[in-house]
Amino acid sequence: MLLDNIKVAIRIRPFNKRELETSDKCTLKVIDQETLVAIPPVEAETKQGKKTYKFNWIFDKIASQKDIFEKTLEYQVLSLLDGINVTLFSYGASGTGKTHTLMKLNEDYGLLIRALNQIFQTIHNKKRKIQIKFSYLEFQQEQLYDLLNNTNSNLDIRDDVEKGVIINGMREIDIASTQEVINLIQYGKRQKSTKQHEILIFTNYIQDIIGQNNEIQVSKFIVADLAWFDKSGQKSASLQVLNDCISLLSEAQNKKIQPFIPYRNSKLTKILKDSFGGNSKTLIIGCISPSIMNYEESIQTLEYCSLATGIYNQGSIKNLQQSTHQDDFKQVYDQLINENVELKKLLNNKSNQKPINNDKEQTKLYEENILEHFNNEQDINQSIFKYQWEIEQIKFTVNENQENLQRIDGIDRKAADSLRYQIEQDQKQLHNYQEQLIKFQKQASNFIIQRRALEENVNQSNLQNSYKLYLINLIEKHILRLEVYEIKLKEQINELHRQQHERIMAIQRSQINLRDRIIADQRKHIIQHGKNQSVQHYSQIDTTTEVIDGTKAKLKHYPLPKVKDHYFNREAYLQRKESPKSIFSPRLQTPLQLKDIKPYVPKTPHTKILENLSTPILPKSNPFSKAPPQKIIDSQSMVALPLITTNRNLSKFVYDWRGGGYKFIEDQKKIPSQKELKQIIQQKQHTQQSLDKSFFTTSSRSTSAKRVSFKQNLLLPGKVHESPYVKEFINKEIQRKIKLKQLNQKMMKVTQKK
Ligand SMILES: Nc1ncnc2c1ncn2[C@@H]1O[C@H](COP(=O)(O)OP(=O)(O)OP(=O)(O)O)[C@@H](O)[C@H]1O
Repeated sequence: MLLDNIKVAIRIRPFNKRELETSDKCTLKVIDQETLVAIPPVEAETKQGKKTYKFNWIFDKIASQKDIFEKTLEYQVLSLLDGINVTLFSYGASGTGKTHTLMKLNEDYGLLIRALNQIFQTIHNKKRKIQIKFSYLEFQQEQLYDLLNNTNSNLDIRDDVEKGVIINGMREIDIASTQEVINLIQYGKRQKSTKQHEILIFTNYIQDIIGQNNEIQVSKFIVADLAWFDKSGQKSASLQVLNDCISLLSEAQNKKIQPFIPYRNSKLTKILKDSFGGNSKTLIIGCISPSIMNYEESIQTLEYCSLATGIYNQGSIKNLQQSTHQDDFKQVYDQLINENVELKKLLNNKSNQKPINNDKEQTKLYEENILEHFNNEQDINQSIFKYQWEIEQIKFTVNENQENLQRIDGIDRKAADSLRYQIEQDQKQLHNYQEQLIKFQKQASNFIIQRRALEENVNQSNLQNSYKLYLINLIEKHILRLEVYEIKLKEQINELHRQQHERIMAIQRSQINLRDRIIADQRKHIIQHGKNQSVQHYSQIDTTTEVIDGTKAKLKHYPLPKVKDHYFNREAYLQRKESPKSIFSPRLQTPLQLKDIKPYVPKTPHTKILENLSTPILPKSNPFSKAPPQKIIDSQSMVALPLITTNRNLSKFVYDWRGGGYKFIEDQKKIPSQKELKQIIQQKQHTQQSLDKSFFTTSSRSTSAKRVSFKQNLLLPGKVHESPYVKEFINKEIQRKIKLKQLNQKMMKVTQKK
C-alpha cells in the first residue's frame, strides 16, 4: 500500500466585522483550486512583490465546511480502519478560523465531527469489531494536561520502540458515537484554559470478526487545534519547534539527505512525530484572513504551509516494508491486546480514573451539561431583566427631565443647561444599555437553539431509555423553571410601569385638586366682594413653556388688571385706555361700557373666536346685571371676570372659562349653590380633554411674538402648580391655615382661662 504525502489545504475565512470597518481590501487572490497569489499592501510591494503559492487545495471565503470535508478528509479518514494513522491539524494566526474549521461542535459542524460521523457510519456497515478510545489533552509551554482527568498533573511522554509515542497516565475513554465525543469535548473544554493547544487522540483497536484472524490493528487519529500565541502573548515556542521540524524535513527532502529532526525539543512535536515520520496521513489546514491588515501573518502561514507540502512520509514507506512481516505485526498486536486488558484492569481499580463506559456515568455527564446550560441561560435572562429595568427607569427620568427642561428653558439658563447635560448623559447611558440588551437577547436566542441540541444529544445517545427519559424530563423541568422565572421578571417590569403611571396620575390628580381649590377661592371672592373686587388678583407674570402635541409652545399669563382702578380712578383708566402704549397694558371694559359701545373686535386673527363669543345683554332682574365686569360666553354661560379685550389677556379669560369656575346658569337667575357649581365644574373638566385638542395648535414661524396665538395662550391642565400664580395661591392657603391654627390655639387658651 502506498501512502500519501502530507496534504495541505488553505482556508481563507470571510472578512470579519472589525476588518470590514477598516478596509475590505483583500490581500489574497485565488487563481485556481490550487494556486493563490498574495498581494502585499502598497508600502511593502516594492520590497516583497506578489507571491504565488501552490497547495493541494485552496478554499476561499465561500467554501463550506461540508465542501472542505468532502474534498480533504472524507475518504482519507477511513484509512484509520486500515490501521493507518491520520493526523489533522490547523495552523494559522489567532482568529483565522482554526477552531471553527476543525472543532465546531454544533450546526455547521467542523471537520472533526464530520470525520467521526464518517467513521461511525462505516463501522456500523463493516463487519468488524472496532473499539475506539478517546483522550483529550491541553498543551502549553511544555505542560501537558489531561482534560478528562482532574488530577491536574503534567503528563510525561515516552517513546517506545514498538508502540511508538506513549503518554503516561493519559485517560482513555471508550466511545461509541459522535455525540459521546461532543459531550466529552464539552466536558473537557470546561477544564481548559484559554490560549492552549488542544490535542485530541482517538485510538482505534480494529479486529475482524469474520474468519480466523484474531489480529488487532491499532491506529491513531490525532486532531490538534494549535494556538499561534501562548497565554503570555508570545508566539508559542512549541509551535516554533514544529516549524523547525517541518523546515528541516523539507530541506532534507530537497537535498535527499537523512535528516536529524529535533522532535524531542518539544512535547508537541513528540506527539506529532508519527504524523511526519510514521505510518500516517496528515492533513494540515492553514487558516488565513483575507484582510490586507493581516498580510504579514498570512504570509507566515503560507510560507510554513508551503514547506510542509514538500514533505513525504519517508518513514511510513519504511513502516510499509515492515508491515510485510506479518509475524512482527502479530507480535505487536498481541502485546497491545495484553496491555489493553491490563490497562483496563488498572483503570477500573483506580476509582478516580474509572472509564466513563456505563450509562450512569454518561447520564451524570449529561446532567452536568444540562445544568450548566440552564444556569448560563438563567444568568443571561437575569442580565436581560437588569438592563430592561434600567432602560425603563432611564426612559422615565429622561421624559421627566425633558418636560422640566421645556418649562424652564429660556427662564433659568443655568438650570436648563445642567438639565440638558443630564438628559444627554442619560440618553447616552440609555443607548449603551439598549446595545447591551440586544447582545444579551441574541445570546438568549442562541441558548434556545442549544436547548434543542441538548435534547437531540440525549435522544441520539446510546443510553438506556429510562436514562434518556430522565434526562429529557430534566431538560423540561429546567425549561419550565426558566419560564416561571421569566414570567416573574416580566411581572416586575409591569409593576414598574404601573408605579410610573400611578405617579403621573397622582401628580395630575393633585393638580386638578389644586385648580378646583383656586376656582372655589375665586368664586368666593366674587360673591363676597361684589362690585368692588371681582377676583383675587395675582400680579406676577407667569411664563411657561409647554409641549403641546409634541411641539414647544410658550404660554404667557398676564396679570389681571385691578378692577378697582377703573371704579375709583376712572380718569386714569380712560387715559391708559387711550394711550398709544395701551397695547402693552390691559384695558378694561365695564358693564356700563358694554351697553354703550360695541364689543371690542380685535384686528388679530382671533376675530372669529371673539365673534363666536356673543355678548347678549343680561335682563335687569338678573342678580348679576350689576355684577363686576363680566363676559357672556354663550346664551347660557358667562364669566365673572373683568372683561379684558386685549388679545394677551384673552388667555386668562379662556382659562377661567375652561376651569368652569365662573360659569353660571342664566335661567336660574340666581347664584348657583355650591353643589350645582361643583357639578358644572365637573362637567367642564370632563369635556376639557377634547377641548384641549381642538384648542392647541402649533405656532407657525411667521407668528410674531406679540401675536401669540390664542390657542397657545391656554394654561395646560396638569401643570397648574408650576405657575407663580398658583404658587401664590398655595402660599395664601398655607398662611390661611397657619392663621386658623393660631386662632384655634388662641381660642383654646381663652377657653382654658375661662
Ligand atoms: N469560515 C468561517 N465562516 C464563518 N465564520 C468564521 C469562519 N472562520 C472563522 N470564523 C469566525 O471567526 C471567529 C474566529 O474563529 P476561530 O475562533 O475559529 O479562530 P482561531 O483561529 O481558532 O482563533 P484562536 O487561535 O484565537 O483560538 C469565530 O467567531 C468564528 O466563528
